[in-house]
Amino acid sequence: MTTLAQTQTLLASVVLVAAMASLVWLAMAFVGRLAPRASLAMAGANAASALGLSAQALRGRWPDALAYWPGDLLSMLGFALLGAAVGLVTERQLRWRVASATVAVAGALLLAQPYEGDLRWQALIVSGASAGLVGVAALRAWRVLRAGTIAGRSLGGLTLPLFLIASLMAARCVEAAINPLTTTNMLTPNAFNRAFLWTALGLTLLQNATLAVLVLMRLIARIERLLAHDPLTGVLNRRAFDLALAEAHDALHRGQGYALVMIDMDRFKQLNDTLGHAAGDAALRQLVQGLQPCVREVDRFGRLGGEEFCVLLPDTDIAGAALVAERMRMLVDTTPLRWLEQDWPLSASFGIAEAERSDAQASEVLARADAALYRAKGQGRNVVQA
Ligand SMILES: Nc1nc2c(ncn2[C@@H]2O[C@H](COP(=O)(O)OP(=O)(O)OP(=O)(O)O)[C@@H](O)[C@H]2O)c(=O)[nH]1
Repeated sequence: MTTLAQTQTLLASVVLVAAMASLVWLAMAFVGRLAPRASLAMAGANAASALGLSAQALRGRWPDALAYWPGDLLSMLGFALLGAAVGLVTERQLRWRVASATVAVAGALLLAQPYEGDLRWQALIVSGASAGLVGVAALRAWRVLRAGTIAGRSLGGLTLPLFLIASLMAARCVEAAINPLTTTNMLTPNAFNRAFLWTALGLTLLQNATLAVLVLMRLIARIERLLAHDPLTGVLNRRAFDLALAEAHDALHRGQGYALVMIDMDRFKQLNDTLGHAAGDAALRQLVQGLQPCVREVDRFGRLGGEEFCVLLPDTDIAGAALVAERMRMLVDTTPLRWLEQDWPLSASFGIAEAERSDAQASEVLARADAALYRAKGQGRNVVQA
């Protein structure tokens, strides 16, 4: 047996949780400066749903002009903002056009219906639009997260609460069509409303926890990126390259070979001393950018230090590495550095080595590529040596 006091308490709890969550997200946006746009969208989503639900609870006590249409509009706005926050965290894009058009069309349809007697159409429009708004956002987020673009982990499961919210709203839509007189008012004491409000309470908590985890994952991803990459050129730093090399060497014992191309810019000190350190930095960035077309998705490009780089080529033998290195050498040689309206010729020397099964450690392969590079320098530079 469901009582009015029970549905009222449940609705008040959902409103309270949403209002508290709104304050926490505001603090995240302005004080913590954590994903500020997504945090603001979540603050707005929670505030709108708290206000929308409050308006529902006050129907009959507040003037109709405030409790009905604005309340329904706020509820839909809450779901639209939730979708926007999800997009901002997962895709880093504010997708607002479809969502605002949905809210505008649904709002206009609601205005066309008089809020009198049977509110079946209003309930259908609000819950249908809300289910669509969250469902589309959940689907988009799932596509991004299952590809593991955040921190390299598969986070597809994190979208489950969003799918549940969409399903809950769809269930309300169906129930409103079947039982219009009991479900159009959430406070009507019946089993469906009690289950709906309990689920809404759980999902409000879950949806905020999910977004908080997604923001955290984004931060972890950013920190991981900073830890693994060279800030000047954007390629892997020595630590990350050594890890990639160790992994490739483990795979060697499982039958997957690899080769290394070590690259060292020629007479770089002279460039630095003549044009300045900023020009040297620009030359390093140009070298890395210029060589990108020679590097496959599976290859690993790292900066070993100073003007020395190394490319790890999985499934490649010495002949393949020689081809790649020669293509790279020609590219560097034919692209001078443009600095203060003048061209400064660039070149680089290359040492290549193929991993052998007899190499106990990756450092042995690296040492052979280094020795080959040393020979290339000895031969007058701007050459490839094996
Ligand atoms: N601009 C800039 N210079 C760097 C950076 N890291 C190292 N260097 C400079 O790179 C130069 C390397 O000089 P050397 O090791 O003598 O090499 P090189 O002049 O290229 O001579 P060869 O390799 O024999 O052709 C030094 O002057 C370093 O200060 C950097 O991040 N930016």
